[in-house]
Amino acid sequence: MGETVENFSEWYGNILERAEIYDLRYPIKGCGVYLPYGFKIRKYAFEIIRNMLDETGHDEALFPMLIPEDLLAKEGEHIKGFEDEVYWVTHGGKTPLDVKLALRPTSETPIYYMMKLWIKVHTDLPIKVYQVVNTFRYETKHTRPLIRLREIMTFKEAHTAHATKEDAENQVKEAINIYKNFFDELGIPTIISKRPEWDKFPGAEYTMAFDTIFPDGKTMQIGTVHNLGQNFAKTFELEFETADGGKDYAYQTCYGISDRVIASIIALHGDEKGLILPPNVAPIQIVIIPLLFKGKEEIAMNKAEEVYNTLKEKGFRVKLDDRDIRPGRKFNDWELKGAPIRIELGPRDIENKKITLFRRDTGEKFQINEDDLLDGINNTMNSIMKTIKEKANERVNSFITIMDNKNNKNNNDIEALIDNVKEILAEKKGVVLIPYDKNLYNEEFEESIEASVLGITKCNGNEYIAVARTY
Ligand SMILES: Nc1ncnc2c1ncn2[C@@H]1O[C@H](COS(=O)(=O)NC(=O)[C@@H](N)CS)[C@@H](O)[C@H]1O
Repeated sequence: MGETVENFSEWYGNILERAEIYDLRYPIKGCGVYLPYGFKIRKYAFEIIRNMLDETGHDEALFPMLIPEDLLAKEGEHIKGFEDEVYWVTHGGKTPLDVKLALRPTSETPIYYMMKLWIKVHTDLPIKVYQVVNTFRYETKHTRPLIRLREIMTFKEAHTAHATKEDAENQVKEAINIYKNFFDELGIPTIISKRPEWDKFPGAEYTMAFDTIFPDGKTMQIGTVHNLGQNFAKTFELEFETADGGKDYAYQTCYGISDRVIASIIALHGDEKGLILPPNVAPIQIVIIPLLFKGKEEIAMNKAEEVYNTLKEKGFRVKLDDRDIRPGRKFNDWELKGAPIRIELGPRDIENKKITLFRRDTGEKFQINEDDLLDGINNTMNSIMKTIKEKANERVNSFITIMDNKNNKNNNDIEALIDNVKEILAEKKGVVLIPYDKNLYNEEFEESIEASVLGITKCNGNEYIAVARTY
């Protein structure tokens, strides 16, 4: 796959179309269409996060998309952060609306307005709700399919309210764990950092961010966890009676992911032939291709149907590709679409009670005994997931440069450090970890390196300032 910027973004745009994932020809910039194959990848990926949230005491709910202007503007920091990105609805038909309505850029304000009606006493807490909806942000930077959208079509936002500061802190830890497990399930390596004061979520006390590194060496923010403190609770008067009969404002958190999760699966695991999908999100996990030799078509088709039924019965997402085209065409199609396993069935194999498997991730082709079909498939699936993770970790780690304390003397000679960092970001790209030094942790330094300060990250027990070129 293209390792440099132009090949990567060309490869990425190309694959969305060729693998029939997404059609960006919709007549509004920053808006696009999930095609059925892409929609299934999205469905399976977000089933994983839904299950993780449901199993940790979250409840899925659904809030209106329209937000009255005065409600959106209630929390000063929040509206300041979003005022340039909000889409407004001003008319109902021909009738001008007396109150402008915002298309939700995110849902703190509608949700916390409702929480005020739900929270009276400490036993009403914690509340842990989430929704998977479309949100709207008038992005002025370069829009990109599934990466920087104006209609964010898969915005999973969780919002929580707690009786104590400690409970909210623990919720941030739980959310970070959930995202770690989620991205691990998808084989997406991430760097977790605490965003700098000047780049936190509008209205939050602090923001913890998950970044991954794309094949072009640029980082992509693919998830964020915000500790909102009592900022919104005070603005929305989320006041409750405490256990000891006093009064306090709720302590809140919120955490979000979006379509960038889908973009990351595509970008991190693909190769020049196309997608390489982790089995847990692959729309088709196993494709069966009967090799039809003259006069022996019957044998291959019958065995193919038998194998298909066995696998279907076991709950695999399996397809029998009986199209009347050359096997080689079928091989290419399914390698492009990233089906993890291909089964080839020819008369000779059938006679010898053998089955030929092909792994999309490594390109290995090997035979198993027909009687070992299910074990063979399960073992291969597990091995594929392991290999996909290892390869993605290798790729991402190759983009990380840790400047050791030797460079620390450079920290004092800031000019030399800046030149060093700029050179690494230009040549090797990726993320540079600079031993934490409070003199560097500011916007001037960020400007001088002509890149972004992702934040403070921990590595081998030390604190580093992580810097990178970002999407
Ligand atoms: N324009 C966009 N297109 C696609 N994904 C986006 C866009 N803007 C943000 N995201 C993704 O959405 C995640 C959450 O957005 S956010 O602004 O950081 N956080 C919130 O909105 C909070 N309410 C958490 S729910 C980000 O981490 C990023 O991965």
